Amino acid sequence: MEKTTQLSVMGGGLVGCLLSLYLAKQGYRVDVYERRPDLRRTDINAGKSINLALSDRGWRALETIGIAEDIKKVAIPMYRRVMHDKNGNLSFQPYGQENQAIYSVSRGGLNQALLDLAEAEPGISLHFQQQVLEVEVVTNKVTMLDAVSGQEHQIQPDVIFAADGAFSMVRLSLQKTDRFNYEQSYLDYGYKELTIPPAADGNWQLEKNALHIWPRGQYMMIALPNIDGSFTCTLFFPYAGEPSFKSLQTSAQLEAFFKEVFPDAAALMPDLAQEFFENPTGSLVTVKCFPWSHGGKILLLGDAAHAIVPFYGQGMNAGFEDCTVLRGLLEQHQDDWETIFQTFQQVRKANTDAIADLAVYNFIEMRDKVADPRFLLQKKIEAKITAQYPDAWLPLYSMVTFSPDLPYAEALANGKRQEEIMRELMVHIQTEEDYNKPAVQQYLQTQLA
Ligand SMILES: Cc1cc2nc3c(=O)[nH]c(=O)nc-3n(C[C@H](O)[C@H](O)[C@H](O)COP(=O)(O)OP(=O)(O)OC[C@H]3O[C@@H](n4cnc5c(N)ncnc54)[C@H](O)[C@@H]3O)c2cc1C
Ligand SMILES: NC(=O)C1=CN([C@@H]2O[C@H](COP(=O)(O)OP(=O)(O)OC[C@H]3O[C@@H](n4cnc5c(N)ncnc54)[C@H](OP(=O)(O)O)[C@@H]3O)[C@@H](O)[C@H]2O)C=CC1
Ligand SMILES: Nc1ccccc1C(=O)C[C@H](N)C(=O)O
Repeated sequence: MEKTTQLSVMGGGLVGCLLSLYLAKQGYRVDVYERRPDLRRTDINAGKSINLALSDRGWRALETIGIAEDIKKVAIPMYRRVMHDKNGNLSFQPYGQENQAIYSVSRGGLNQALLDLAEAEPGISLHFQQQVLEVEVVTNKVTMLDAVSGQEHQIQPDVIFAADGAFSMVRLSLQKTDRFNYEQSYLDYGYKELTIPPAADGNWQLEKNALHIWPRGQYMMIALPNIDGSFTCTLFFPYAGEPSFKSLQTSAQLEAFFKEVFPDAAALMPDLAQEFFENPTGSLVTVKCFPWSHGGKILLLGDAAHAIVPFYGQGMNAGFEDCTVLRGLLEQHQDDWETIFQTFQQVRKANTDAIADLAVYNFIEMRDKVADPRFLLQKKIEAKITAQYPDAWLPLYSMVTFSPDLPYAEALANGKRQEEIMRELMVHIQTEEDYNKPAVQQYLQTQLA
């Protein structure tokens, strides 16, 4: 039965679209307001990040709206990290068990698929080029800017869902309310997207089914495959110092630098200088805030509630998981928005704080640790422990990435406990064979059996 409550979702990005589908399937009428033009009908980039790593939490959400199979057809499984050293030598680290992968998907493609589904849903109306300017939280009056006419107008939905991203305007309005906690922290690093085009025969110029990393201690470059045979590379680089975005000012400086530190990649980047100097430099921010709801009439979710740095490849996955949790609460509590929102934020906050912290940590792992042979040895030892004690040990990466039912906060807590055991164990281990040493086996037995 169609319900009369008027719901508005601010932001027609990844989370806003998915959420609107969940709401419509519960019988609500939903208006989605998106600041950008319809990306299916305009030649605009969906955003600065071209592709995204989709993993189990995200897949779970997509399965419930029946598009997981279609998306999988255009997603590229990445089974392992491939590390490139300064001489072009490669080393490898599998992400999980055989057949476990994270998937490279096009942000624009996924957003378009979700918009198509939303448009086909009778309960959903999509409004493009409508930008939220401000929300009057006492009355729920929203001031919108119509980008086509340049006119401001007001709407007054019963309930507002804010999925308007890391720089949410709805959140900005909530910041002015009493006892709203807010913190944001920027890294001293920015990111720049670059391209490795397909080979002349259309094929991928690096191993296709992998996420490539050029770890260089204080900075790094990564590359994820696209279905057209290209790779999107992202350079995570300091804003200032030596080397930095500031220190590389000319094409000659840039090319000399890339040839020295990323020689194998540089040889595959014909448009390096043009892209480097023309593409924007993105900033990297963590936003934590609370409460996420106001009077049972406004709810923040996705990046608007918890923007995290991209290094775990979990921001969208966490936003999709928000929708999964909210969907369960909608079924349980029907129109009782106050209860739904209170429960949602209580359940989610500790988990999104945990993935925010894990994401910052994963930068250090990716830019530095993966270049250390002892770190790679430790990962091999961990795989052996999992094989021997499958019920007592799962690597942290697998708990985050391949365990869609395990809350992030539990993954973090388990990971910390395992890290302590691992530290003690590695004192006795120099090679893979040392895993069978009696001291190692006895220690594991006391800790895990
Ligand atoms: C470089 C980079 C790489 C990333 N890689 C990954 C990855 O591999 N895996 C992963 O899971 N996550 C990744 N993320 C994170 C991911 O992009 C975000 O977590 C995800 O996009 C959040 O979705 P969202 O719908 O909440 O916000 P968004 O995708 O930002 O959508 C918000 C929407 O709201 C619209 N909007 C904004 N302001 C207004 C307004 N005032 N009025 C109306 N509409 C508005 C925007 O135009 C946009 O369409 C990455 C992020 C970055 C920056
Ligand atoms: N956690 C993080 O570090 C980051 C996360 N993201 C997330 O990635 C996704 C895609 O990003 P994308 O589509 O490229 O979005 P953009 O980075 O292009 O930004 C979208 C909106 O945020 C504004 N904005 C961008 N940077 C800043 C800033 N430093 N301070 C204040 N406002 C800013 C933009 O304003 P204007 O158009 O006027 O420039 C625009 O309104 C989104 O989910 C976003 O939430 C994006 C960047 C960083
Ligand atoms: N998508 C990303 C975007 C930026 C930085 C990292 C990622 C990752 O996915 C990293 C991957 N999870 C890893 O741990 O190797």
